[in-house]
Order: sequence, then structure tokens, then C-alpha cells
Amino acid sequence: MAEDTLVRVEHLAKKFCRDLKTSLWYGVQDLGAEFVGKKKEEDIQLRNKEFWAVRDINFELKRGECLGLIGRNGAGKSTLLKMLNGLIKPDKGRIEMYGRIGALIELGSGFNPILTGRENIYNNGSVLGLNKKEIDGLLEEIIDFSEMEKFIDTPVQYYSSGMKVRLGFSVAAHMKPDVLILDEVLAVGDSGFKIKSFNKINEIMRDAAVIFVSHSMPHIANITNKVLLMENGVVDYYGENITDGIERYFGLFAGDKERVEYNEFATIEDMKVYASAKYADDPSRKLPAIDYRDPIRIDLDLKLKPNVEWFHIKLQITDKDLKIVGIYDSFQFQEAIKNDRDLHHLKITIPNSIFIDGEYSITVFIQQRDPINSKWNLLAVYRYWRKFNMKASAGLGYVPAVVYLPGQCEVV
Ligand SMILES: Nc1ncnc2c1ncn2[C@@H]1O[C@H](COP(=O)(O)OP(=O)(O)OP(=O)(O)O)[C@@H](O)[C@H]1O
Repeated sequence: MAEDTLVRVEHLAKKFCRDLKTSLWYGVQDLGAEFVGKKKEEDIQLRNKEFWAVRDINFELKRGECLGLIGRNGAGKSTLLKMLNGLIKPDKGRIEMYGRIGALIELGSGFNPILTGRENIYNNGSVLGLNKKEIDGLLEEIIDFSEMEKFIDTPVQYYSSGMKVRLGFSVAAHMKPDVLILDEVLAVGDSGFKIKSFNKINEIMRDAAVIFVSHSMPHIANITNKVLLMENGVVDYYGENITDGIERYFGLFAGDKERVEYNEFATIEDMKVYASAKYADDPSRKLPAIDYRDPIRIDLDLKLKPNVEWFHIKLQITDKDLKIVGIYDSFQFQEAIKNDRDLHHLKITIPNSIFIDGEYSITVFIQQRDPINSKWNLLAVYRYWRKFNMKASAGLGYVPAVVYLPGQCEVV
């Protein structure tokens, strides 16, 4: 292995069985088979009710690199991490790892619940190959970082999830790991601890290789310099272009259907989002593309039931992470619109310059405010009804922010 390569994974695979009883029976068979002699890898096949949770995974990590492991629920990320950490045995393939491995995988894994936090620190330290003197030297730093002074002599079984994560991360991070493996568990910590942890990961990365599982793309974009996207147990993308990896990840959800949720009193007959002039003639674009300096222009044809007297329009703009990025509400700017015709042709213009690159969805609410009790009545909601692509010219790729802040920098 090259001198600074700390992790090498080749053709790694793990299968599971969907049925517990069958799985136990296979377990007994496998034990027997191992007793007689280990099976050749190429002879390992799926048996009835088995499936590959992880298949043919290959990657390498050097000191100073942080691999972001992403994918949908059930894609195989945790299974891969557990194999890396030696918690489960691969069925095929090879893992080479160099140095000390710090890991925070399952909540409380690696902790003995009946021992106190302090005793667990010594336990974990010795499993990682540190002697008592070395752990003595690190103890204060570990407790300080976790901010668990008051509870350090309490058995870990009485810790909350956040407290377990605090101690678990602090132990893994301070034992001078060469490889640090972190599952989403970090998300359980409160924001204060999360910020501290991310700073710590950046510090550790200088001398170690980090593998980090997360569903938060801003976190992935912030700290990783390589990304591996898993889909159904296999690699869908592996490379150093984080933007491409994240785009592909979001692309996995692109087929999700548009849907009307409720339209008893109003129906959208037609809705169009206009592309910017410079992108308008490009037929290869599936979605209208808008330059971030242009306004967002929308035409909406709307029919309301005759018993509706007047209404307001609200547009909720959501990014691919389903974060609501902005809301336009006609109530804020104008009187209610009178329902005085069969079909309303509405032209909505939203000035822009703040949206970052990416794909957005528009949810349309048609609503009415009761003049007597000021309550809002929902006439219709069309969720994720139209999509558009925002194009920022800066070419910054994936930006871990919600909006660009307009501003000026003057040399004075
Ligand atoms: N011990 C097990 N026995 C049987 N199936 C399992 C076992 N552990 C995991 N699986 C299955 O393997 C697949 C991969 O699960 P895994 O936990 O690795 O996914 P993940 O990518 O970490 O998902 P998430 O994002 O939800 O944490 C899933 O179909 C899961 O149900």
C-alpha cells in the first residue's frame, strides 16, 4: 500500500437474509462449512431470501482525505462502515487499513452500559491499543471536549442519546486515530456540539483519513474532499467532484411524482415558469433555467368555484433538500383578488439575485382570509407543482447555503 494510503477497499460485499429463521439456519450451515474449509469467494452465491446489501465496493483513502458516504436509506452505508470497523465480516473482498481506527457508528456502540463514562474511556482506549498512562494523559481533554464533567462517573446506560454521542465522538477524536469513521450519529448532538465536532474533524483530517456518512449535503460539501454515492448496495458515483456526487444523489429522488394535495375550491388549469432569454432556446433542458440575475416569472391560469368571493396566492419555493427557501405571498403586497371571472390569468414576477444554483420546486397555495376571525381557509394546494433550475454564473458548484447575499465590496 502506498505510504500515505490508510484505507484500501477492494470488491467488498456483504449479503443478508430477509428472513430471521432462514438466516439462523444459514448461519449454522456456514459454521459447518467453515469448519470443513473456507469457501472460495467466487463460489459464494445468494441463497433463497438472501440479497446483497453491499456489493463490489472499491475505494482508497489517503491521510488528509475525507470521504463522504452518501445514499438513500437502506443503500448499504452503515453495513459498509460496520465492515470497515470490524463489527461484521464481509462475504467477499478485502479491507486494508493502517493505524489506529476511531469510530462512532451506532449510538452507544463500543460503550459498556453498566460502566461509567470514565471507565468506558479507559476501556475504549485500551481496545485502541493505548496504555493506561497514555489514556491518563488524554482523559482531561476528552472529558473537557465532551462537556460531560458532571456525568463522567455515571453509568453510560443513564446517558441521553446526545450525551452518548458527545462522549463517543470525544473518545474517537482524541485517541489520535489514523482513520476516523463517523456515521450520521453526529446529527444527534445539539448545534453547539455539532459545530465543535466539525471543527475537530477538520483538525483531525490533517493527520488522518476520515470516512463520514451523512444525509446532510451541506455537511458533505463542507468537510469532504471525496464522495462515494451508494445505491442499492453498489457504487453509483465515486470521485473528487463533490458537486457531481451531490447532484447525482439528488437525482435519485427526481422521479418522485408531482401531486395535488387538495383542490376542492380551486384548480390550476395551467402553470408556466419562464426560462431566462439566454436559456430559452435550449431544448435539451428539461426544466426552465433562470439566470440568478433575472426575475422569476410565472403564469398561472386558475379556476375557482363560484362560491369563492376572493382569494390570495402563496408560492412556496423549496430546494432539493426540501428546505423552504422562500415564500411569495400576495397577501403581503396587495388586496385579495376578486373571483369575478371564469378563468384568471395571473402573471407573477418575483425579483431575484439571491437564489443559489440548483433545482427548485414551487408549491402553490390558493387561500382566503376570513374577514371576521382572520383565519386562513385553504382553497387548494398543489405541492411541488412546477420545477425550475437556477443558474448562478459564478460557477461555484454546490454552495452550502440557502441564498446568496447581495452585496458590494468597495476599495476605499
Ligand atoms: N443484520 C441485518 N440483517 C438483515 N438485513 C440487514 C441487516 N442489516 C442491514 N440490513 C439491510 O441491509 C440494507 C442496507 O442497510 P444499511 O443499514 O447499510 O443502509 P444505510 O445506507 O446505512 O441506510 P440509512 O441511511 O437508513 O442509515 C437494508 O436493506 C437493511 O434492511
